Amino acid sequence: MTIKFGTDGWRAIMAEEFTFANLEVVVQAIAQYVQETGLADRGIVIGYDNRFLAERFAERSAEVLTGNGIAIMMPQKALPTPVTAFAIQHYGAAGAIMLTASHNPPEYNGIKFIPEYAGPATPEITDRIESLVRDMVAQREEKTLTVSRLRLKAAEEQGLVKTIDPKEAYLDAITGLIDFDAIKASGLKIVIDPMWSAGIGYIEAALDRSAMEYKAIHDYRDPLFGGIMPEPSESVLTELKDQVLASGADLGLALDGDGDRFGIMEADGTYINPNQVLTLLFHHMLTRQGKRGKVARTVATTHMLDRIAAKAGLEVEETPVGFKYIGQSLRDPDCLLGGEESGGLSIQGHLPEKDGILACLLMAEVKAVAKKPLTEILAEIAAEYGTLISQRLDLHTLPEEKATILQSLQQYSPATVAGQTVVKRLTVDGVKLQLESGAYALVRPSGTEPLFRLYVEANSSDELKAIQQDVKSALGL
Ligand SMILES: O=P(O)(O)OC[C@H]1O[C@H](O)[C@H](O)[C@@H](O)[C@@H]1O
Repeated sequence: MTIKFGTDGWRAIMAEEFTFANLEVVVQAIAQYVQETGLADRGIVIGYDNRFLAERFAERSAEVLTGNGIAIMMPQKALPTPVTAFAIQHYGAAGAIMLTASHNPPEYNGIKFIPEYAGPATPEITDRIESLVRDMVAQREEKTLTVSRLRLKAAEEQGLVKTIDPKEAYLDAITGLIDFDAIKASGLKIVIDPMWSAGIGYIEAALDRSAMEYKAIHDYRDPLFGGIMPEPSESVLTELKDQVLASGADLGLALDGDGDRFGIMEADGTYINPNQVLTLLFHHMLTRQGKRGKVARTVATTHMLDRIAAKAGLEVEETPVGFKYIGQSLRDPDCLLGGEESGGLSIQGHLPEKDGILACLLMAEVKAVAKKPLTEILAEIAAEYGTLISQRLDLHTLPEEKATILQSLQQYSPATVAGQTVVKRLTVDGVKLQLESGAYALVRPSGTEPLFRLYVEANSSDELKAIQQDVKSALGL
């Protein structure tokens, strides 16, 4: 059995590979890693989402950590990933274990480790944990592995268990980052769709604090996620759209399964994609909040951020895909905003971890302050900076084709694409070709799914289609 412990930790199907026995091995490896860091005395937070058996998996993780002499801090109900990360800072912990499979189908579960800086683990950290897991799996096969476990009752008696409830402190923290007065004054009618996730009750509680009215759907635990995936993308948010339209609401706000990603919908049912959300937010921070600072985006994220930054004389940091890189940029206090096309963002003064709750509330602020639809603000931005349309295609290939495509990709260095001269070829992550028109094409193998992603951003939909066509046929995708 191989347990791959990447950026988002380890995810697998419950009962098949995600078993109590395998979880114990992974947690034992994390316990050893935490001891190696010298921070073990600070204890570990255990967060979990709303999936099947979540509390039982959390309890088993607690038994292994305390069995290794590490104190644990555990809530009595599900915590969104950003709130688990916040709890690390709030309680001064050595890190956190988060039990979640994010937006994966209901039969999955997963575990990730968030280090003491409260953002995604860097590859160095996950590599070390993965190598410890490998050693322990081998030892288990040789029957030499000892997983230390302490029954929870005994751990409690030894003072190794602390029950935590970081919700109010988290809400206090984000209250300082969001203009709730403006949201309240706007009287916006909001529909919230936490998608049965660990994020249930957070946006609601933040709006309750401002005595605002809202309507929430899918706001109870359902380990089967209503038969859909807890993924806040346009094609999945059909019920939110119906509710926004039927109730005449001004805004729809959605979260993914562990509350770290967002889905935003305008009053007319238009889905505002993450690139547009980042554009709106960066523009708002500069023009309405009067802030200045650099912006960090992945290589696959909109260059509209570059155009806005260039005009304001600000720097852009371009990273490989993955919030683990954006999180590192956000640890620099000069970084105003960090985000990525796949729906993650955080801001200066907050955690270096993606936070869907914060993102949703910030979009309410943007709309409340501008007093106009987000689509209208986007049209104004386009009038000032030019139009940019982006689209990502997820291209499935046969396993036996992957190596050949990767090889062609390495050598892929055309002089022109769709009749445009290539002005720059970047290999930060996959191959990115920047064209003379300001458009770009990026092809990279996904790190989380068995497919290639083609990202194109162009000045018009015709240009976008022509670039997609050219790249796909050149690479046989
Ligand atoms: O495009 P991929 O390599 O599959 O990654 C897609 C996404 O996967 C995870 O959700 C990471 O947390 C994100 O940071 C990343 O953007």
